[in-house]
Amino acid sequence: MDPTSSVSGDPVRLTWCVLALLLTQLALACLGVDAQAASPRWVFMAIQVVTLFAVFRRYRQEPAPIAPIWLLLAAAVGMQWIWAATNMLATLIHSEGSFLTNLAVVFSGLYMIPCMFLIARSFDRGEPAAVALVDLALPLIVAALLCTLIFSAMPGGPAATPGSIMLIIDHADAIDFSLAVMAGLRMLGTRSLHKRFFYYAATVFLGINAIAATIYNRVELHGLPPWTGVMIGLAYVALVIVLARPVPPLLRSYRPARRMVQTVTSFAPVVLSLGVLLLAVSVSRFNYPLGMAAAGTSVVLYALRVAIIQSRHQDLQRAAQLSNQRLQQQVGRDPLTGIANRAMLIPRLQAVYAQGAPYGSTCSLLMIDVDHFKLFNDNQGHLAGDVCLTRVAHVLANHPLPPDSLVVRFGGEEFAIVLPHTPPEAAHLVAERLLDAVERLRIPHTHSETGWLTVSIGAAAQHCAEGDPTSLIEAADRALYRAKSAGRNRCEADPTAPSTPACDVS
Ligand SMILES: Nc1nc2c(ncn2[C@@H]2O[C@H](COP(=O)(O)OP(=O)(O)OP(=O)(O)O)[C@@H](O)[C@H]2O)c(=O)[nH]1
Repeated sequence: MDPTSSVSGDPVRLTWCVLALLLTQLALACLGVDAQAASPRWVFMAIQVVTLFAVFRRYRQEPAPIAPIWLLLAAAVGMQWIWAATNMLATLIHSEGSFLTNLAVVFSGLYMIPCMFLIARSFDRGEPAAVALVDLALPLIVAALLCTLIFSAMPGGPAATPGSIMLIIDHADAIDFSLAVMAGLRMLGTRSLHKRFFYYAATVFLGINAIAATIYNRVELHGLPPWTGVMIGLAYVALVIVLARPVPPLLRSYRPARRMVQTVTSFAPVVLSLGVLLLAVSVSRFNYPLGMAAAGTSVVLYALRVAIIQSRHQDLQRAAQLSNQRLQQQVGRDPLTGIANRAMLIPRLQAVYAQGAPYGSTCSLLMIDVDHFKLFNDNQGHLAGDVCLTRVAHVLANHPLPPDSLVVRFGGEEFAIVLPHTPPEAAHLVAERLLDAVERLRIPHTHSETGWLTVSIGAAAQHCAEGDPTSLIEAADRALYRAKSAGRNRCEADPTAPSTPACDVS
């Protein structure tokens, strides 16, 4: 579903439902019904169920890669519902201060696990699974530390003093506000509109929840007045309303810079590790070994996360370098024969001229053309023609040539060979051997005078100091034309070359 689309039907009905429940709570508060009595608690639990339903509904409508993060929000609401239900059970069976109440306290801390997880994770495809495990371990440590703190402050615990209870409430509030702020930052640092909408909903929920919890926790110390029942339902009502409404235009038009996205995504796990560290220091006041163990673990986990991501980065960098190299090789390669293509010819000639000029050296160029190749194709088919060109290319490329020579497929059935530091006489000898090598391939060709496939070669040479690649190619091309006209299967040299020996081998 497009989060920007207007909303009707179910979500609107859910909004009316949750508002009606909130009004019921308000009415109960006006009637002076204690917030800890069963009726306001039933209504609160009903609000939570409607909220769960609305979040699940969104989960089912979101596209596959985004949908699972809604489950984390559903898990947070679900944990809160279990907390409320456990409290309710304790009220119904009159066992306040017992195991059930303690269990409720545990659930009130556990809701932070999915919240922290959804804030710390980048949810990028391709992120290593080990990073997800580390990101899950940190919220688990936070929950364990918080529960330890809460149990320490319970009657009979090592920290059951009013000062310690306030300290624990301060910690819980700090965590709640950090979650809301981090959700807000994730919203500002997310490019995907679907994810941005998710973090917007999470910010509204966690923000109002943090404010309500701060007031609730402090008021609870003096007994809960009826209006607190209305207050703790507000975050849920707000979440249902957010889900029922289209995305605010500002959120839709906002698009964070890439740097902002990177900063927020890499900043979130740092905050989480720092949170664990601070909480561990607090716990160490009541339980030194546990606090120190948690602090050490958080540092190790963070280091592990950095190490995993760094090694992944190096892998990606290596892969990118390799594919870049491969791409560069492919750009200069002829796909049929695998030898260099025409684009490599002029740059190589320029390089040879630049290197050879100070030494007064000569560069030769051979232009090679397969004889009567059209007739070959017509007789034996285009595929056989491809195989033939590949074999000729192979022979040329594997023939012993002067160092730094380059064999290129010039186009069609035409090849060129750059022979650096090679005077025309030496180029002529090379050409002779190549004529012979191609004929020795013994590729049958009915229209050839010898009965085998042959090539014609035009040779040209230039002093590197006066070299001009284009004119060298043109000169070799003219020589090739003369070799063709003279009967094929021969080498003709450019007469304007520094030295022009006759080189007919036919
Ligand atoms: N199989 C195959 N044929 C090709 C390829 N590129 C060009 N050709 C063919 O090469 C032939 C070249 O024909 P022409 O330019 O007339 O030259 P030719 O028949 O060799 O005649 P001469 O050069 O005068 O000996 C054409 O039929 C092209 O279709 C290729 O990649 N594969």
